[in-house]
Amino acid sequence: MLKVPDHQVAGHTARHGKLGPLIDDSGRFYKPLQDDERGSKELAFYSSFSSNTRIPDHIHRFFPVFYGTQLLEASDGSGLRPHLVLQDLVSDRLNPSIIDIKIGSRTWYPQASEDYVLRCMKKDKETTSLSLGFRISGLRIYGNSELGFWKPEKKHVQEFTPEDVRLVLRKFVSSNPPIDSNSFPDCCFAPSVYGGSAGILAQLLELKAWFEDQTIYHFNSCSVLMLYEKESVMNGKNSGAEIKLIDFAHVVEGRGVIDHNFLGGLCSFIKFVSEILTGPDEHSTEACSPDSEKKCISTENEHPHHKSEFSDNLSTN
Ligand SMILES: O=P(O)(O)O[C@@H]1[C@@H](OP(=O)(O)O)[C@H](OP(=O)(O)O)[C@H](O)[C@H](OP(=O)(O)O)[C@H]1OP(=O)(O)O
Ligand SMILES: Nc1ncnc2c1ncn2[C@@H]1O[C@H](COP(=O)(O)OP(=O)(O)O)[C@@H](O)[C@H]1O
Repeated sequence: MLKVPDHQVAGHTARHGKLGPLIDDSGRFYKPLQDDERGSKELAFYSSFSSNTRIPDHIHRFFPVFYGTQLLEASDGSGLRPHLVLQDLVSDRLNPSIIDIKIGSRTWYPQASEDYVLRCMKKDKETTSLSLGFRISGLRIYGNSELGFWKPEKKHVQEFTPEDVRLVLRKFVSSNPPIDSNSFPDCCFAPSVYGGSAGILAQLLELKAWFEDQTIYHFNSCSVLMLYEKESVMNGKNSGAEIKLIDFAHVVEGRGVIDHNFLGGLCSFIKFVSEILTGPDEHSTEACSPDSEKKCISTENEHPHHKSEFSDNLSTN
């Protein structure tokens, strides 16, 4: 049975009779091929990438597994349409917190249409893309079982300033309620999510090392999807922290040239994550003992005014 993924945080959605991705119970994510060249470009990328022997194995793991294409009833009711069949990156997660980070100070590229370039330039200027080299495209951060997720509206996300971005990246790994503007995010979970030999920072650095070298593709307008499970960390289990690259509708050939745009944005994002791990005002050990982590989370329930700003999987985007 195909359904709309309630874990989706950005991009085109299949709600309200629109064309968007679908999932099933077998762990597959079906992304419809758009009519214009975006669909064919993304398919060409996945076909090329999955069979390219020049891509090291340890780099393949940063991409969703590609299972080919399948004709499916499109979510907008327009009938049968080819869909990319991809690994659903969150199918084995219970309540994952997710952020979609679009990398690059420019999302346009010389080969694109004039209209597309103009639209991209406007968005890049109005968001943090130009100033930081990346922007947050969408997110959902888990509060607790009662509050569900904090999932700010698309419009709000598009208005994020660099300071908002810094704050959201802290909230992502904090035990206090993500919506609470009075308490500074404690970053309790930063060491186990961002840090460590297998954490987000280590993964980003591994990806960066490949981008310092690879000249096969230019990843225009691609995103890093960053996810982990807060409940697992709280229960002393592995955080399941992971980064994956997604959205390849605008990938072009690198033709022997380093992808400076992606690399620059990635470095900037890495700096933000590193600063949370090493910043002087971060997680004090006392505030982040296992007991206080649980206490922080449960006190969310004592503030009913927070509740309305949470959405338990309800997407209005
Ligand atoms: O239509 P919109 O305004 O939602 O724009 C989409 C973008 O949403 P945004 O406004 O940047 O958050 C959307 O960005 P996200 O994936 O949401 O980051 C894409 O850029 C999409 O274009 P394409 O499919 O990559 O060519 C964009 O779609 P198109 O407008 O290019 O169809
Ligand atoms: N393979 C996947 N598994 C799980 N979620 C995905 C996957 N690919 C994309 N998503 C979700 O869908 C959103 C939009 O994906 P994207 O490929 O950027 O679509 P669009 O081309 O419409 O922008 C992402 O922000 C993410 O939440």
